[in-house]
Amino acid sequence: MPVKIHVNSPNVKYTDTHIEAQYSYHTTSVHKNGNTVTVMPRSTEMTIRTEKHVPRLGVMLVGWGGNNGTTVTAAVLANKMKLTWNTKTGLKKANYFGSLLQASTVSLGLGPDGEVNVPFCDLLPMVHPNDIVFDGWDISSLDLGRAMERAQVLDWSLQEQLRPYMVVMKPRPSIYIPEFIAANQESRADNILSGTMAEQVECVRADIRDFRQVSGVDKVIVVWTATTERFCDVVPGRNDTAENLLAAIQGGSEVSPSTLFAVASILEGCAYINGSPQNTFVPGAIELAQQRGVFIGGDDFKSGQTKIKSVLVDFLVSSGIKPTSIVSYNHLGNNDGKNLSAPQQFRSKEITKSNVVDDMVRCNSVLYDHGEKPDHCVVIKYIPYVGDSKRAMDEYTSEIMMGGLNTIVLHNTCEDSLLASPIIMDLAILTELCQRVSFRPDGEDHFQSFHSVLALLSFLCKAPLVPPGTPVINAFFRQRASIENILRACLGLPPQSHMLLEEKLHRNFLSLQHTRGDMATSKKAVANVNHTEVTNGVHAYDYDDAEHSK
Ligand SMILES: NC(=O)c1ccc[n+]([C@@H]2O[C@H](COP(=O)([O-])OP(=O)(O)OC[C@H]3O[C@@H](n4cnc5c(N)ncnc54)[C@H](O)[C@@H]3O)[C@@H](O)[C@H]2O)c1
Ligand SMILES: O=P([O-])([O-])O[C@@H]1[C@@H](O)[C@H](O)[C@@H](O)[C@H](O)[C@@H]1O
Repeated sequence: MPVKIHVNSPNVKYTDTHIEAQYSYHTTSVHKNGNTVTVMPRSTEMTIRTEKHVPRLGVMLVGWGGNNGTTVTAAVLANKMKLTWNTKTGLKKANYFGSLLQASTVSLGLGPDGEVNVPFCDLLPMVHPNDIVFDGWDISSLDLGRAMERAQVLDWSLQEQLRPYMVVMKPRPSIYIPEFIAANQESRADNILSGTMAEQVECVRADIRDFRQVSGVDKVIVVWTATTERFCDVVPGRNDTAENLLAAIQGGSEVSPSTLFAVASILEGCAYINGSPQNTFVPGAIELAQQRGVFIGGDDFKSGQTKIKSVLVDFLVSSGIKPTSIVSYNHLGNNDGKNLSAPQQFRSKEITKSNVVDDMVRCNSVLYDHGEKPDHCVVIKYIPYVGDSKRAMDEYTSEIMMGGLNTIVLHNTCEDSLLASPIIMDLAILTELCQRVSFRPDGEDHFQSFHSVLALLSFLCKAPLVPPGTPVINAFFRQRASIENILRACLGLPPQSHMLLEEKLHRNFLSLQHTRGDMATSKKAVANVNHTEVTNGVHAYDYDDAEHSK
């Protein structure tokens, strides 16, 4: 049962169409002069507006017939139908474990009975995954029922229940350029578009319009979960600007399928997310997205070994322990692993799996000299027998005090596609939410949206795509806190600081007021703190019929 949250504050207004928050954005600007650092607190007053209407969302997957595509489609169907199935370890029921939005919670603050935590997805009106309508493309013609069987991810007894619904889902023919993926993928390619590059882009655009029209969805978001491509060269005059990229497509120059899909999506006004490691977003694609005001995001779903790395290295470095050697090995036997057995495709993945520690290392000049990094090695092997059940083995060696060494060894076995599927959902749902949020700093006449390069998606990607010239943050909890605090800001709530000062002083200046139930006094004592009224743990308000605060 979703929790209905109502923020009782003079700074938050609920209209029929929007949640409108007057927000004080506090940050600091820092200036270094030799060994002296000057820090200036800064505060920007702004209005943050969130459209309340949740649209019917269509998600078109490139690579729909793959392990991830079939699994995320199956998972949503299973949840929607509340399916259960028998296994040797007992009855299982559909869930969304692994989804930040559906299966993790955030703290709203302290109430009379202690801390109140709510599901992330209840913070703001957002699409429920059960309501997502899927479609997509694949170079393999297999229907989703047979593709799910080929993927060998889900229990057979569940597949049997889902098959009637999935065999009617048929991937649309796709753009196939063999040079970009491993030669071992050719045997799958029996469902490909013909014609010039420009004609194929037009076919993809027509597919998007057709899906929107036939399905009746209000919005379409396109997600690339197709095979990892090799990197492509950024060539001045070809893909360095939007104009040159569009001309290159007309002229049939080298443009990767993933970039062609990006261009088609952007031209149709659809957000485009790259779940693979290749450099889909060449400068021309980024410029085109900015020109058209369309969100793009990526790269490479952050699902397992790299996600753990972004936590473990953050823990080590933040604890003053110095990682000096990181070795990440994994083997798997699915088609992704088969494609990654080719050197150029592996290189794409090696890059995104290796850069994840850079920001954390760079932040600590006590442990690391300028430019110093831990040894870092990534190995991926293709072992067909294990299928989608990826085996990851990691060794982290770190220096501790007085010449000591600390070595952490991890072994992780999991179905890779069951880690990636909730990431795909979260990426689409968070992107759709961001399309409904706008900001107007005081003094500006017009509201503005997020930058077209949706850096907020960093938490879900190995190699976060960020607006040109802005920092890449990989540290897990910083990324997560960024999402949480921006969604809190949309509700006019201050960032979650975890200070709990009211719990750390001799006299608790807040809870005393709560105990006496004297909201008026507590308002005087803690002016401008927003109050969320909680009745028996369930909030008494609906977004729609909430009383309009003054
Ligand atoms: N845990 C994970 O599974 C995980 C994590 C991070 C990234 N990824 C990335 O996600 C992608 C998909 O992973 P997967 O396990 O589903 O792989 P997969 O090989 O099972 O699925 C990819 C699908 O894309 C199709 N395809 C290839 N080229 C295409 C094209 N040009 N147009 C349309 N379809 C095309 C293939 O036929 C295949 O069905 C890979 O790039 C992988 O590296 C996966
Ligand atoms: O997300 P993560 O576990 O670090 O990385 C994974 C790799 O270890 C795996 O070999 C590959 O097949 C997946 O696509 C994914 O990229």
